[in-house]
Amino acid sequence: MTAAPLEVADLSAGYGPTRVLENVSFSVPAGARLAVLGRNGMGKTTLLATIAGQTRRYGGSIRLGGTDLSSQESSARARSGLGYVPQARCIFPSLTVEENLFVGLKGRDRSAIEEAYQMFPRLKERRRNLGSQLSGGEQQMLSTARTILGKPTVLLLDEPLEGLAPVICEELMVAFSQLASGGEMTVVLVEQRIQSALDFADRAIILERGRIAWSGTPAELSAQPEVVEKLLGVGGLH
Ligand SMILES: Nc1ncnc2c1ncn2[C@@H]1O[C@H](COP(=O)(O)OP(=O)(O)OP(=O)(O)O)[C@@H](O)[C@H]1O
Repeated sequence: MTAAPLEVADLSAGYGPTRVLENVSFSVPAGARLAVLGRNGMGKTTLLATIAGQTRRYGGSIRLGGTDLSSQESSARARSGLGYVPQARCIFPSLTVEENLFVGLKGRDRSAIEEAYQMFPRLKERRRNLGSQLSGGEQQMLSTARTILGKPTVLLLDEPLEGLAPVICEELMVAFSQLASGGEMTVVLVEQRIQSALDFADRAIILERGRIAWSGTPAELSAQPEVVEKLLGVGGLH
């Protein structure tokens, strides 16, 4: 698989009658890494959920590798190459780690599970443990690994570091960088840990009440502390 570009144009979406996203447009070249930033409640999760086909879209389009996904069901989007790791870390608590990974194979040979273990050796150590017995970090690894086994060409990650210890965050960010550096995946990362997201990404957008209020490179954002303070509510980056 090679990474595919993601193009979002004039996207407006929400939940039932509640509009959250308004005319959001951006594109991510094949193999690039985009950080989506913003304070709580600004629409980051809604953006990823909309790309994945899990909200109500009012207008605009979503193209992956040139194919228009906008009217497809979420399962068809996944088959088209879209991988979505939601904030909720959806794993099956009563299945073992290995059984959870089988679910992600989607017809691939069982030997492909070794790819997941290479990426996250911790999962191999815990392969006979139930999902419910895993730590938050291990659940995140499992949730990510299961999605990766489907060989997505665009990967959406929603706050993967939430609630995790710094050492686990570092481990995850190294794994995400390895995934992105192979040129096999375009990655969109929503993250509250701004510095981790900027260290990872080559471009960033900031959402403010469902609209893109700023976009640029991590270096440009670091050089604009007034933007960081106004749109992200923090005193500066280091
Ligand atoms: N299922 C839903 N039904 C109605 N409104 C919702 C729903 N989910 C989110 N919202 C609203 O949509 C807006 C954007 O929420 P969203 O979760 O996308 O923001 P966010 O930037 O990801 O926030 P956070 O950083 O806290 O996760 C909020 O006002 C929220 O209350």
